[in-house]
Amino acid sequence: MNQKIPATVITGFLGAGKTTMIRNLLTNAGGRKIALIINEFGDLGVDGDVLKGCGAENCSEDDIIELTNGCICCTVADDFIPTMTKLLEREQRPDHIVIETSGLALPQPLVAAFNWPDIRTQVTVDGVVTVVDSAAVAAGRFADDHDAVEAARSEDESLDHESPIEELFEDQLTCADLIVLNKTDLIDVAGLGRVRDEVASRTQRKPVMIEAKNGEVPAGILLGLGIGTEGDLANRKSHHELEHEDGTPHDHDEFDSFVVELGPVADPAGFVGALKSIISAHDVLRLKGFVDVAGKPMRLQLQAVGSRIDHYFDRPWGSGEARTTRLVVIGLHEMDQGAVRAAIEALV
Ligand SMILES: Nc1nc2c(ncn2[C@@H]2O[C@H](COP(=O)(O)OP(=O)(O)OP(=O)(O)O)[C@@H](O)[C@H]2O)c(=O)[nH]1
Repeated sequence: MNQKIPATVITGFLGAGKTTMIRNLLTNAGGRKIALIINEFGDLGVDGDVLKGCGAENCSEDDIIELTNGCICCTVADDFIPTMTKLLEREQRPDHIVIETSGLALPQPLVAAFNWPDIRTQVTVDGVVTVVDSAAVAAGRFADDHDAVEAARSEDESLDHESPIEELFEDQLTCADLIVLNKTDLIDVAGLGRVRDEVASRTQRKPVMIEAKNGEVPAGILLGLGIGTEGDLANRKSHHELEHEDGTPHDHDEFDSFVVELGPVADPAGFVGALKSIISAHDVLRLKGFVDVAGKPMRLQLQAVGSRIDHYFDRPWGSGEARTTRLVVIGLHEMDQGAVRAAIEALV
């Protein structure tokens, strides 16, 4: 019988550094042929674009498959399984499969899919790697005010959840075989110690934790964990699975995303500064995309995680490519979409 192909699931909250880590992995994968399955929340395909642009020989554009019909955990049957089946039918099978979940995905249903009959005989989960934004943990982003949550629940009995961000953060940690504490460049040693403690306190399991900056983790550490995670799901139940043992499907109603499309931006520094204020004022969780800077041959890539914004010219606009500014905005459901959109549109 053929050996099973190992598949690594990379999860972690919005903006933790999953795509950055995978990009780094592709450049140091030591000749392994890697197939990538990428899933994003928000229909703009930024991650796929970033990864296809890295030109790694061991992972061509054909080997990068984007799943864009919502979070991978909700589309397992309709999207993930057929994609996997097609991938396994290819003449040239990959040595390793890497799956990047959306920042809002629960890894558990995805890992469970590896127990489906057609998949189980051919692929196994090498390990689940959860990437953590250490700076965001240090800033208390995942530690919600429990009193406030309790007060909201007592006013509205239909609220059966803790804070959705906190819950998801814990679910992603609970499923981990390896936790990467990323963005260590943004905090000091004492802060990192507190982040370790905080992360450890959020899961009953004791997965290995390593530290990284810019997702720089050697391929030899990320790949080849050899866990077979699909056989150990009983120890990794999500909040939703624990609360709804009858199998009620979960959803992502607590989060929303939309795309803003704009004309050329004349003053990129001013644009970024103003975006920062909008993000803070409306508690936008994640904003990313590409900007058409007037008069520049290069495309500006923009990545905001909370109000931290990175931006750089990543590549020239293609000759047949329409120059446009497109940004995907992700926030909690209660974010005032109309106000955020209007504020961004008013910037050009
Ligand atoms: N300072 C710093 N920035 C980082 C580090 N790792 C990633 N980033 C930046 O954080 C931003 C988000 O990184 P991504 O790799 O796109 O994060 P992601 O987890 O793939 O994000 P989603 O797909 O939206 O969930 C980018 O601007 C990265 O350059 C790090 O270690 N330090």
